Amino acid sequence: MSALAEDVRRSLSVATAQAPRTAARARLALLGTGNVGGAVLERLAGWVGTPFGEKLELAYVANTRQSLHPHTLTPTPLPQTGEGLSRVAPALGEDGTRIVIDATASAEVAARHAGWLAQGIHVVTACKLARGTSLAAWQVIEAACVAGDSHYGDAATVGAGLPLLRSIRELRAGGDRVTAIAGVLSGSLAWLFNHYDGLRPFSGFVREARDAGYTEPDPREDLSGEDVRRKLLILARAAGVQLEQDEVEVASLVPDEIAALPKEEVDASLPRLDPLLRERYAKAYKNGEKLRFIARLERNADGGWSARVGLDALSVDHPLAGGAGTDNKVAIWSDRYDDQPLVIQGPGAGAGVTAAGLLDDALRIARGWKK
Ligand SMILES: NC(=O)C1=CN([C@@H]2O[C@H](COP(=O)(O)OP(=O)(O)OC[C@H]3O[C@@H](n4cnc5c(N)ncnc54)[C@H](OP(=O)(O)O)[C@@H]3O)[C@@H](O)[C@H]2O)C=CC1
Ligand SMILES: N[C@@H](CC=O)C(=O)O
Repeated sequence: MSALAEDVRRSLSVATAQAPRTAARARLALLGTGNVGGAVLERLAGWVGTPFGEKLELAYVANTRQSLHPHTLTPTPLPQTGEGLSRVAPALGEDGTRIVIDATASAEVAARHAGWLAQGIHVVTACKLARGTSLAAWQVIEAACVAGDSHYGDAATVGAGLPLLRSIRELRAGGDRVTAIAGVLSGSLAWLFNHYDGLRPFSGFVREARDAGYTEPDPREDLSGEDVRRKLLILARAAGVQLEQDEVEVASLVPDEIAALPKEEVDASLPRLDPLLRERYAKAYKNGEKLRFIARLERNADGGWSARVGLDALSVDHPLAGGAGTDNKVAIWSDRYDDQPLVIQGPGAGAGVTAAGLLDDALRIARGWKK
């Protein structure tokens, strides 16, 4: 039996997987069986025989290599990704509540979101590449939701499911305008700067964060600030600020010569980051400061917006300097929170919390998208 079939079998009792389809259950297609997708399978397995399990039925699972229908547990090799993706909608059937869960970091999968939404298939995603890139791509998703009367579950795209997007949307629904957002939006960078001590090489900590599943599949996405740029764009757009990608100023930690390398050569190049980070750390340490990778969105006096992302040295008692592990810490200012901001803090990376965020959205759709 293939690794994918073993994953699914370990995660779901065969009896449940072979149970007959019922209209009461929302059908799921899970794309990606890595850190996050694997944790989705585990959480679903824990729900077998519970009211949560009654709401959802896994109809299709795929990674880049194979696809599998849990009803038969027969894996099919996928020679080409594009071909695999065209199997997703048919596998979900024609009616009832159908949901694609995107647990990949694939631009090719993200490019399919709008098409699924437009045909009435809901999408729940941890991948930021559809709503966190160009404004045009964000607008296409919005329009597709309207056209297909479908929902886009994006809780896991920012803060790994922390109630950030939800809080911003609820503030707006209550009549507030968001005036500023500032905080730590990267779980891996939070973990790195909570652990880096200026003594052991920074590159070793990057490898640890990657092996723990906190970084993107290519850790340059985190270290360059690109992943944080995407999260800030998603938050800003949810707040009603229609920013373009190049309106976010990003100060990357990745030197050009590492940015240009093919992915397979990145690991060996990581020690080249060490002297740069040691210098930043030593300077901050001397001033009694902590390094934190901060994203900021602010309304300017002229009514425009400024957005920037980068490494800051903060005084130890600065409100954004606190937190531990992968904690994200985000302050939101709005009409009602104009003096003291609303602050949301908690783990911002990790397979378990992200999978929970994805399945929260899937359950919400299965229940009719009620709050
Ligand atoms: N890790 C975390 O803490 C968090 C991650 N996220 C997001 O979750 C997503 C997944 O992250 P993670 O699980 O860590 O990444 P992994 O690299 O562990 O897993 C990615 C999975 O996606 C699969 N995949 C890639 N392309 C395709 C495709 N075209 N069709 C089907 N499957 C595909 C891969 O297949 P194969 O196994 O064949 O390579 C792999 O199984 C990313 O977008 C990330 O930003 C969001 C919040 C937190
Ligand atoms: N790589 C990301 C994972 C979640 O989006 C991060 O470090 O925050």
